[in-house]
Amino acid sequence: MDYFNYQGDTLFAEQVALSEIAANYGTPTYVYSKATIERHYHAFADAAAQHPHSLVCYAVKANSNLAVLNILARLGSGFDLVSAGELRRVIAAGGDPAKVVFSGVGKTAEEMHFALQLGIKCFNVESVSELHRLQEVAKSLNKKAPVSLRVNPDIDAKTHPYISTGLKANKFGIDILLAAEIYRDAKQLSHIELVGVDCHIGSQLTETQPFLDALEKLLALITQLRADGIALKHIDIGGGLGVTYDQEQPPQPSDYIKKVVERLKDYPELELIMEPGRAITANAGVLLTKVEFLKPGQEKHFAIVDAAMNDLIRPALYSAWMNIVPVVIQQNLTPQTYDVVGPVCETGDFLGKDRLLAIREGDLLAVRSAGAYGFTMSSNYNSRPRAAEIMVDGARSHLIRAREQWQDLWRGEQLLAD
Ligand SMILES: Cc1ncc(COP(=O)(O)O)c(C=O)c1O
Ligand SMILES: N[C@@H](CCCC[NH3+])C(=O)O
Repeated sequence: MDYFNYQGDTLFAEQVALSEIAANYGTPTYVYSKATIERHYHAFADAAAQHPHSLVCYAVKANSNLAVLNILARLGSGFDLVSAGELRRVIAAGGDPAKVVFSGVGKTAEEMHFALQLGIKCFNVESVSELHRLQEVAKSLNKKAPVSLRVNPDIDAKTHPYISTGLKANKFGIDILLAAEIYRDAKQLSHIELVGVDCHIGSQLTETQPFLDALEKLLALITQLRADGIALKHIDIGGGLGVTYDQEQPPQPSDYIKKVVERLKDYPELELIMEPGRAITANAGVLLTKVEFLKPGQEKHFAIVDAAMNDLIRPALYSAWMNIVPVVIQQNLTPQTYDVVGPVCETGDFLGKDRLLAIREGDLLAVRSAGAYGFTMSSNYNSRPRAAEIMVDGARSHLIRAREQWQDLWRGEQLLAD
């Protein structure tokens, strides 16, 4: 079931017409569906609940708007994060630090200090140097830091090379072949408590097998560690489940998690942690944009819209294909093929290429599946204020982030004194 549906000729988010949102809040604007976020969270959490202990830790980087985090926190979600900024967002949104896992290859001492004081669930440690820094910070606070090593299982996630993270050639995690020895050394550290093991092999995976292969490697490590007297409490399988942008047919979250739970039957004492990001928010959002100009050309026709690569960088960065649909279907227009491009001064500033659309200047378009890695990756390039964000809940729409004002563009900047 899709909460973004046409009613008559008009595209709705739940029970609100996107044309009404554009009229009320302007464009470009991100629009999210609360019911979709909730449904996707439940798909993971309910399937995982078949295991004795489990926790969904939503990956904050996918969409970190406070309202999004608050919806998830109310459902009982934990959070996977990669910076003190994300941790502060989680706290501001009412999230529970005891359900936070902290990933990332470059945690600063200040970030460790802040997270330790808050009492987070664990640090997903990605290198030996990080482990030693954490030991020092924990010692200075007279606390024990809960640690899960993020291992790199050297598995091909079969996704875009820029978003593959579990290969030896990637910067992430600790080589799984070295992990047992590092756990043994870590056990000697006075202010480290070994609580788990973690991996995250990439994003937008459309097959279950690489996840299951990684799971096997993690379980083998857990067994080996047990023999060494190190009993871990949890296994964190990361995020990475793909969504449908075009023709992809990724596994349903419930089917994927069911397989994991099945495999963990012999490990009832292990808590199962998941870190889904995209699978929860991508298809819960669209980017609403207006056609400014139609520009015919010899080789190409361009639809120049008011959203650009600074608002949604995925097409420019990964050549990602995202569906672009009219908000109001124009029955009487002949469709034409357009490159849908923004006003930014870069050739790479496109949202979609060669799209068959029946549109006029002034019409609205919706870029689908933009709820994850959309707003969070946006910037002010070309001094463009960042878009507004709206949450639809049934028949109501709520402004959850105001469009940036002109002054926001130079906040914190100073002229030189004479
Ligand atoms: C450590 C970690 N966990 C979870 C995620 C979430 O990934 P996804 O949005 O693909 O589920 C990411 C991003 O890829 C990540 O780096
Ligand atoms: N930002 C990427 C995914 C990377 C995930 C971060 N580890 C995307 O839009 O597809």
